Amino acid sequence: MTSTRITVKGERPYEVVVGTGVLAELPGLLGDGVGTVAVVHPAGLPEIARPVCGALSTAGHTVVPLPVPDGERAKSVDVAAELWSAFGRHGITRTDAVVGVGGGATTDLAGFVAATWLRGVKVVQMPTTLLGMVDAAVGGKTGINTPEGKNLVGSFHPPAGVLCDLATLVSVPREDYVAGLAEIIKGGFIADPEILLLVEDDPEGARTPEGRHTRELIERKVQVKADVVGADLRESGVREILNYGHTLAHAIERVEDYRMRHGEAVSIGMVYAAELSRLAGHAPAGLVERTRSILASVGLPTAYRSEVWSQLRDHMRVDKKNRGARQRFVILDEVAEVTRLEDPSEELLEAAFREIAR
Ligand SMILES: NC(=O)c1ccc[n+]([C@@H]2O[C@H](COP(=O)([O-])OP(=O)(O)OC[C@H]3O[C@@H](n4cnc5c(N)ncnc54)[C@H](O)[C@@H]3O)[C@@H](O)[C@H]2O)c1
Ligand SMILES: O=C(O)C(=O)C[C@@H](O)[C@H](O)[C@H](O)COP(=O)(O)O
Ligand SMILES: [Zn+2]
Repeated sequence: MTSTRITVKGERPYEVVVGTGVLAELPGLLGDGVGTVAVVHPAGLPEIARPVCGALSTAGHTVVPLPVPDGERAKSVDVAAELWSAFGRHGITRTDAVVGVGGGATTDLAGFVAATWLRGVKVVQMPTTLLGMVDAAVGGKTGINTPEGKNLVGSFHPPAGVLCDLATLVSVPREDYVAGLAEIIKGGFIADPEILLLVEDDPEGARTPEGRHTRELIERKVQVKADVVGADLRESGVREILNYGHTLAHAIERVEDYRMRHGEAVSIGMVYAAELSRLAGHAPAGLVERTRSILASVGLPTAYRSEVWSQLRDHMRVDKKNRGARQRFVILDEVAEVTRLEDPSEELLEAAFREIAR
């Protein structure tokens, strides 16, 4: 099947290329005039980085492979500092580039060091997980965690291109693959109802790279993200809708010390946001039911430990959507009808949590 190209508009438009066996597209996405390429990849996945380094070498680039810790452990200031040192040692200049190869954690880190080195060098993202392809690697939000919370340090730094080679998905562990479905389903609730219908039509298939609707699901979610970030890169308005479910999700990840997958936390966070939407008088009960049932149908969690509410509440206070002491939530009136809940009462926030607590 041929590759699909989805354009992300904005100051510097770029393409997200989706297809199988599309590595040959990498030099084209990097563009002319690039010398050395630093390839940031998880240390545990050399087999994924090797062909990328080979393709870059063949295209005439000097290649610097830079292995980083696996998954979320890569998103720390210590790892970022190690990469800055490596960039210095290898003499990375503004005519050089970074390629991030791996899951969303790796592309978040690679994007962040590219954004900050010399105040910004070119980055091409090569996501190798479902979540990376449909969300993390698209849109230019880069970042690392601090002890105080998730993604608290970062920058908006759009990539020069995103290459999604669907062949890489076959080795992704099933739990990590399914976690990516949470962000696809999020795209259905905030913008594209067809996504929900496709998952509901074949939930078992949605759990695998070989599913009947897999490619359409990926392309539809990339399109949702491209439309939103093309209109509002810096999250001054509409981009906030991509944060649906994330206020509680990030607090859960912090409480779990990042041992729960991001997509799993987003799944629970979406049920919470749906309950909040209902209890605030916005969404009908049917929307909450549909949220629970579609997430459960693909094997995602929909409830969370009841005893940690006060810890979660503390972490929710550092959410980026807050304005001073005013907490703000992305909620729904209906599928694809997104609004905001400003400064909800403590009682309302806790009542919604009781609905998802186990
Ligand atoms: N920047 C954004 O807009 C944005 C959007 C959504 C999520 N995120 C971030 O993305 C991260 C989650 O991404 P994720 O779900 O990809 O998790 P991840 O990066 O931790 O990857 C999950 C696991 O899969 C492994 N892996 C990656 N590719 C593989 C492959 N092809 N075969 C086998 N194993 C492979 C990884 O090494 C890791 O162990 C979180 O840090 C989240 O905050 C960022
Ligand atoms: O791209 C965005 O904007 C998003 O909010 C997408 C989210 O899925 C993603 O997890 C993002 O990293 C969260 O951003 P944050 O600013 O809340 O840290
Ligand atoms: Zn997310």
